[in-house]
Amino acid sequence: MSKKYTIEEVTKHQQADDCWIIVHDKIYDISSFLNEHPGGKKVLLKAGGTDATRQFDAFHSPAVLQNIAAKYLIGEVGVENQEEADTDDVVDVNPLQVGEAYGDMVPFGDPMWYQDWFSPYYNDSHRKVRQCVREFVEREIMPNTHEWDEAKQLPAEIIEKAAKAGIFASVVGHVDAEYVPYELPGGVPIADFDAFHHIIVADELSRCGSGGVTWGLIGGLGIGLPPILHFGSKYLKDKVVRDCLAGKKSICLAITEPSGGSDVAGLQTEAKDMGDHYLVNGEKKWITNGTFADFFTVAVRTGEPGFNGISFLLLERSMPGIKTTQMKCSGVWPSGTAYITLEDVKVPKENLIGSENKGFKYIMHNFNSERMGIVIQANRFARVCVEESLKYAHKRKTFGKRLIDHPVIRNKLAHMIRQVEATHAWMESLAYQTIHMPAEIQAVRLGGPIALCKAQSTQTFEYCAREAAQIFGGLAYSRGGQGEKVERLYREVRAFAIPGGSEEIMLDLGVRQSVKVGAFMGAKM
Ligand code: HEM
Repeated sequence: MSKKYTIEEVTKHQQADDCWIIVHDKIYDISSFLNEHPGGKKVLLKAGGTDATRQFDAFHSPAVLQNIAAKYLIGEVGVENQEEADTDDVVDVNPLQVGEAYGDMVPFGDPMWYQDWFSPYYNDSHRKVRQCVREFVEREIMPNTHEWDEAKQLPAEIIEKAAKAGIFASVVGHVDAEYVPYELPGGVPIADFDAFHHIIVADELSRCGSGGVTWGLIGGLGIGLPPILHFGSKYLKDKVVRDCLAGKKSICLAITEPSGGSDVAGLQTEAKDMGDHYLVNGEKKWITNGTFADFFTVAVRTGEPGFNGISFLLLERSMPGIKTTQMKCSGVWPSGTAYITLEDVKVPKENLIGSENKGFKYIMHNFNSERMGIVIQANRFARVCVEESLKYAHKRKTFGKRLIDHPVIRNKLAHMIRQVEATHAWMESLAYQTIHMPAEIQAVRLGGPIALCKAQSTQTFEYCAREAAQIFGGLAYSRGGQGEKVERLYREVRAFAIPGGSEEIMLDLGVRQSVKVGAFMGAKM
């Protein structure tokens, strides 16, 4: 138990060589920090000996308490040896509460089912996963996100920790139990892990407000491993799956090329059949995790031009002729976005994933889950913008009123909220279909709506990042500090709106595909 001091005791420490402050009932001896304080020495001295919670909250993000102030913590406000009040018999009944509430209850800061609303989609096993991943993110990721983003890379330990927390095995779809190295979050058996557990993991991870961190952890894995899981030989699975899920190796998906992104059928990287091996030549661009990946799931041309001449090969970093260079992008910095050159890379025939010239089918198979992953992340990022804005609007005052008391700010928040909640509800409905609809017709029936929902989520994200940046003003124009998440997310919008099918392609495909399905179902149009 930490040492307790009365408020009177604290007031005695307000000199430059002996300066204490109270923040949220904790007492900090900041004498040795005065000269280092980025906000200046004088403001601290002025607050010396007092409860500075209000001023502290006005100028800092909560991470400052955890990351910097913790070193100066000496105790808490209270009276030594006083018995703790016995609160057991005080039953705090909130007459508005209808169900279990989870999280800090900032309105719309979490999905409605967290905030005690009823939902048909979730049960106790989902709640366990939520608790596990939330604790992991708050303990291991949140305090470091800004530092990792600035460093443009993740430390090796977090990869290992995420794997041990079962996060990697929970974001790649179905995996045979023999390849799963660690228990899944919440101890949920692999056979019971459904689309809603998956949503929770990706959504909770995204609370860190950094696409660079989520992609640095699961960006390559979530799209690079599934082609092997679904179509790879036992040889390839044995080589790759367990090590990637254990965080010992990493994998990425390399489809996009300098000359074309969403136009997959036009890809040019060539794999020439040399009898016992393929000879691969070409370039890949904007490859998430490509900078540090050990394995590359690469789309190559093995046959005729167009859709029917594409195959997937597994390339390994140890193969001569592979060069990766980290690209300078506007966002998602720690995710190691790479430009990759493949020059006369000899790839053994057993590294062919599935069958020759069936690659386009495999790419399509991947797309729906990749797009759902983007929807989950983009919408949580939009929600982070809502949450941050709501919190900030309660502390920042302009023209004598808090931002939240200005109708123009409430109007901004309202438009952000309605889009986030609509997107979330659509995303959940789509996830429910993936559980119940026969797998073989999902690509056709869900392809259109998922494409539209992807565009919906990234436009929501873009809208919310913009509005949050306006609410935060100058704080969202500088990196770090209170506007840290908003500034970063604003830079990261394009990383979600362009890959996995650009908004333009998604909107067009969504309508075309849905019209085709409608016609097939006998729609009278
Ligand atoms: C343990 C106590 C404190 C610590 C560890 C601390 C740390 C920091 C840090 C790291 C920054 C840079 C901005 C950021 O990262 O958020 C900062 C800025 C600042 N701090 Fe503190 N601080 C403390 C207490 C206070 C108090 C009590 C006040 C006011 C009475 C204050 C006023 C400011 C101001 C005005 C800025 C500049 C904000 C800006 O750039 O917009 N700080 N502080």
